[in-house]
Amino acid sequence: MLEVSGLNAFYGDSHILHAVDLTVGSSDRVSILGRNGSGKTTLMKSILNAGPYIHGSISLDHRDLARETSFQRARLGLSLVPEDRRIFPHLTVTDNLLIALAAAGDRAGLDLERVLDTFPMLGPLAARYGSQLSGGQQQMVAVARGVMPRPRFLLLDEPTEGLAPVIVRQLAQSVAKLCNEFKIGLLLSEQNIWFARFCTQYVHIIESGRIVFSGSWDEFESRPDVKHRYLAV
Ligand SMILES: Nc1ncnc2c1ncn2[C@@H]1O[C@H](COP(=O)(O)OP(=O)(O)OP(=O)(O)O)[C@@H](O)[C@H]1O
Repeated sequence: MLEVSGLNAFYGDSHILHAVDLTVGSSDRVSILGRNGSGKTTLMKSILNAGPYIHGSISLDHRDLARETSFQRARLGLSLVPEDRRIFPHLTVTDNLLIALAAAGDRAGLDLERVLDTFPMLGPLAARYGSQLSGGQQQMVAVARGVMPRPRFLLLDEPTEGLAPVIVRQLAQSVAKLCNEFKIGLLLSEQNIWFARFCTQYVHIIESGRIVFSGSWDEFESRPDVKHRYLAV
């Protein structure tokens, strides 16, 4: 279980997250929806100890992560796919994926062929360099790389940003399949409601660094006022 409790996050004097509580059970799939600047990326980075200064607690299976570096958190089973993808441009697609096995530590990672099978677009690109990929192809590589160490929890930060609708659909199928097949818990930050609904069971809305709604997708659908107020749709 991934548990965030009373999380406050800061960049210098700027107080960005305010008393955020959030739980993702093992194999659960949870979305964080919110407008630009609402704090989604800050939350993801806080969980990986990758930037913001924080107060509050973050634990994995009741183990407090306060003293763990980003690398140690990755070894313990947290995998962040950042918004800006960070594909290695001078490595091939295959090597971009294999290098992520280093994050698995003593755990067994996933088999390269099985991951490539889950992203049909990537097979034919396996020998191509990161610098030669389109934005959609890069995003597929970033997500595939994120699952290679077989994390306990995959954290996807706005994976659909800038992608064509056909790529968004393919990505949704791959993410849902991987999480189901390998029992990977998912924390997804998104603005694309269709994608979030396809991939997750539960949704939180974040606004100005505060969680303002939490519920199932049915509960979300029954609250058009919430959708209108916080997501402007
Ligand atoms: N490195 C930083 N230093 C100072 N302020 C920052 C920094 N990064 C983000 N912020 C501020 O923190 C707030 C939350 O930003 P964050 O990137 O977490 O939001 P977001 O919901 O992920 O937005 P987006 O959908 O645009 O990516 C914003 O007001 C942003 O300007």
